[in-house]
Amino acid sequence: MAELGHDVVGIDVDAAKVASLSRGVAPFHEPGFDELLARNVESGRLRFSTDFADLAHAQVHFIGVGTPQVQGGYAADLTYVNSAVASLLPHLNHHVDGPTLVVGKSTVPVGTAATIAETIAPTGALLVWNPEFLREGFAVQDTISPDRIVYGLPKDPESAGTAQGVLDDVYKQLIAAEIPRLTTDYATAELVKVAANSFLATKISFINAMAELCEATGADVTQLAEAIGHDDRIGKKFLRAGIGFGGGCLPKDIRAFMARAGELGVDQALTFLREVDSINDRRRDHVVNTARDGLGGTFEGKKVAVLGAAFKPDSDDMRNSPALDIAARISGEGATVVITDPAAGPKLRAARPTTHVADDAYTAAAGADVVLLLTEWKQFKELDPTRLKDAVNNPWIIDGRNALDPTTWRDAGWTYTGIGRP
Ligand SMILES: NC(=O)C1=CN([C@@H]2O[C@H](COP(=O)(O)OP(=O)(O)OC[C@H]3O[C@@H](n4cnc5c(N)ncnc54)[C@H](O)[C@@H]3O)[C@@H](O)[C@H]2O)C=CC1
Ligand SMILES: O=C(O)[C@H]1O[C@H](OP(=O)(O)OP(=O)(O)OC[C@H]2O[C@@H](n3ccc(=O)[nH]c3=O)[C@H](O)[C@@H]2O)[C@H](O)[C@@H](O)[C@@H]1O
Repeated sequence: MAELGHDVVGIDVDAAKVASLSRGVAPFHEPGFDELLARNVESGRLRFSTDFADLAHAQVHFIGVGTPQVQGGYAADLTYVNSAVASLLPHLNHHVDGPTLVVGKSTVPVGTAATIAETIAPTGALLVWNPEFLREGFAVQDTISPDRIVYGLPKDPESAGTAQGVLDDVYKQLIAAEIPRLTTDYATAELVKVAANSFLATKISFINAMAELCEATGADVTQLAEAIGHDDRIGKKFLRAGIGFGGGCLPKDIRAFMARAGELGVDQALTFLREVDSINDRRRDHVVNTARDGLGGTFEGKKVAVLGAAFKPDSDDMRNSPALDIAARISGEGATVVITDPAAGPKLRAARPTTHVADDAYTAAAGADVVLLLTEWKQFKELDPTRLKDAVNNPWIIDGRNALDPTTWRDAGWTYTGIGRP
């Protein structure tokens, strides 16, 4: 937003994050982000604070706080959203030229926006629900050049027109660049977001289900994905079979969507998402079982190298990471597990001092009985199989992301096991 020329204050209750951001240091990994942050902090267009009073004179208030899964259930925890709205309330009627807008970006159960709109109504501020579609690691690119923008607007046409005008002004460069902008009611905008993530999760589980069939028949899921992907109606993207989806969003969003459908009495509409979730879990089991079987039925006394801790490359996010889950299960069964990850490694070491974290793949693989590639970082795709072979006890690699060329690795003397590949 600052890069688009706006005067921006970022508020967070986490003082350490605010301090770090104020120094121009991002508390997460995104290629190229630190430079952009530092440039805008230096220019004075971007400030950070823990004090809601610092946004009293802002005209537009974006809410992007977390909506994690509730402890012990599937539903979304709205504590943080409700608390942010409560903290905002006393500052909403201070504004200056023109109407004040609250803009919801967090991913929420359908119906949340209507409740927030009622809460803020006495202040005169208007609510727009403007779901966020960015991918971690590409947050800036996806913000400046999104596929589309969606505004969930108030029912009353006059309020809707006013709110749309203010937000159009915020996004004026994007609108000038002819990025599609769709206007809907609140419920549709909320549903667009969870529908999009559910579709993406379904695509991944679909191809992982095909991987199960390929494993049973000796077929190759990477060729299958390429062949079906040539059909434009299917498309090639999001058909990479592997250990499945993780992260802070897809898993919790499909579960919260199922929980909300249940509350609305239409749980049957989304029972397929339960299957999407199970297929996803089964891929993790598959890797653990394959490794155990290949090591003679037990992990006891074995050494396992795990390449990758983040839920995907170009991110240091380890929330619901398939890689970490697999590593933890194998370690729980008695193996010595050494993990390496170019961005998440230092965070993992700090958060879990008892976990063995190595600086690079060659060190992690020293003496390993099996190497598991679980996050397809560029650094791992470019590993030298001959050098890695010298480090290990047994040259066996399970490529949980189908990221390597099987022939190259086999030619270098490795036993190569992919996902859904012969
Ligand atoms: N991470 C992503 O790529 C995307 C996330 N989303 C959605 O955006 C929301 C946020 O996601 P993340 O950034 O991943 O979560 P996060 O948990 O990484 O960050 C949320 C931030 O909100 C702060 N916070 C909590 N309560 C607060 C309060 N009352 N006032 C001010 N700050 C508060 C937390 O300290 C934290 O820094 C979620 O609803 C998520 O589903 C949507 C699209 C992409
Ligand atoms: O709501 C959100 O938070 C975001 O969730 C995802 O973004 P993100 O979680 O950053 O990551 P993705 O690139 O979508 O990957 C998600 C997971 O799926 C896995 N994946 C992805 C693609 C694929 O073909 N196969 C596959 O297993 C990745 O390894 C990763 O674990 C969506 O892509 C974003 O559009 C959305 O805004």
